[in-house]
Amino acid sequence: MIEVPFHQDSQVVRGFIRFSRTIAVLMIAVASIVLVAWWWDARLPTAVVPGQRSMKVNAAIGFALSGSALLLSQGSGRVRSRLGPWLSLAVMGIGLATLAEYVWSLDIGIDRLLDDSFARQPDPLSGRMAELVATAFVLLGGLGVMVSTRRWLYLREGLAVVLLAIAMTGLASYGFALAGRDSGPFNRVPIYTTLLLLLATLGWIASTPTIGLTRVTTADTLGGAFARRLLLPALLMPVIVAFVFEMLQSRLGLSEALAFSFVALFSGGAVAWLVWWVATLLDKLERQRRKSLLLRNDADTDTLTGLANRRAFDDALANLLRGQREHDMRFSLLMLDLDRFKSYNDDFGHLAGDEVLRITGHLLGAALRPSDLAARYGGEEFALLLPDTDVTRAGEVAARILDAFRGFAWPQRAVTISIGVAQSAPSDGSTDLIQRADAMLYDAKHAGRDRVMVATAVVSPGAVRSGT
Ligand SMILES: Nc1nc2c(ncn2[C@@H]2O[C@H](COP(=O)(O)OP(=O)(O)OP(=O)(O)O)[C@@H](O)[C@H]2O)c(=O)[nH]1
Repeated sequence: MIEVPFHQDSQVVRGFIRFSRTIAVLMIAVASIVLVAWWWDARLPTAVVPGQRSMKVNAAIGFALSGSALLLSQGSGRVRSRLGPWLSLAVMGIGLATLAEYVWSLDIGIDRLLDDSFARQPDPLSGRMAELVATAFVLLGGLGVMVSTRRWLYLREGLAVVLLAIAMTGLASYGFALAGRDSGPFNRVPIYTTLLLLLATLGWIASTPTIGLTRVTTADTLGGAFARRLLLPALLMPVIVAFVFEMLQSRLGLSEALAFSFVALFSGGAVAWLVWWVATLLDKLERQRRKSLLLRNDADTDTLTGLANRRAFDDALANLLRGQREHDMRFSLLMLDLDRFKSYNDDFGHLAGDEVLRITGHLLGAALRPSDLAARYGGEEFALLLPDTDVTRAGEVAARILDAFRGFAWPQRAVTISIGVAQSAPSDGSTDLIQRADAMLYDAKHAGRDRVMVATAVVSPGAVRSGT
């Protein structure tokens, strides 16, 4: 079971792990085919991709070892975690030994790695890969050791980038090789070795999708969406551009200047296409964001009064209580209830009652600061949250609301409201505070309605009460 950290897209993370395993199996499979083919008949490996050089014996062994190490790095258990790094060290060893043969003209038997059957090969260097590939194997082995042991993150990312650069340059110069031209140090590197090197590097990078370079690529954020869409085309562009350039010259016989102009046009167009693609994606995501914002607003709003609904009130109260606990930020709660609303409904009808509720929404909204929250708590009961407000100030706000109700020209007959006020206390949970404000509201009703009752002390039972 893969543990997917917060903000990572679990499906993409699993996809990366699957990709990594597939690459490991592919490396082992290709390496095995090449080894069997070398053993069977020296001409076979060259026949796999006609016109191509063959993958060398030690390169095939290196890929088989690195692929096995990659598979082991994904599993758990002591043996697996111990064996993996050793296999990668062996990959490094093969690369280093080959380089040593080149540099010091040594013969440490790297050309005859398996047994004498390889001596039958017409290619005198059947076992020895090119210098560049040997260098790449040293890096690939190092990458494997660091990934398997979960060490030196930055160094291993650096190795991966160098490896990618080698493999991508190899692919880019394939166009030259195709045209039979000298492609520099890649002239002696078979295309499928380069391709496998690229995939092996990607496989190792993808094996730890939630850290390092790949973290952004697997994130469930906007950055993640961009990276997933744009990284591959951006990486492939130089390869394609080099390829197109070569094809234009060699196949269509265009002059270098003309081929260059076409390639410049082509790359400009490709960049423009990438920009357009990003813009389309941004546009789509922004539309979705606005839509979900609207839906969220709808979900938080009471349709009749336009005030916040009970759900939004509960969220806001929980936030304020957290602020109180963590930063000692006091706030006050007002519970309000229309007086004798049942008889208003009975006398003038439900629709007239609805109109009163709508007007109440306007009056409460007008009485508050932008940071305050007015909510319909249920039926004809309302709640106001006043952040950073002590009980004295909250009492003043409540008195202002009473005045606003008294002074309003109501359509049928005067409507009044009763209010209970309480201030938050450090030990409060949401029900404690609501109960204190409710108790004050109850007192206001019993004292004759159209008034405010304030809990002047914040300890609940036996609190000192005062009427306004
Ligand atoms: N028109 C209308 N009436 C509502 C709505 N929600 C609740 N009510 C009514 O509000 C009334 C509340 O009545 P009571 O709880 O008895 O309280 P009251 O008549 O206001 O009396 P006091 O609160 O003691 O002053 C009920 O008649 C409900 O039907 C609504 O959305 N629209």
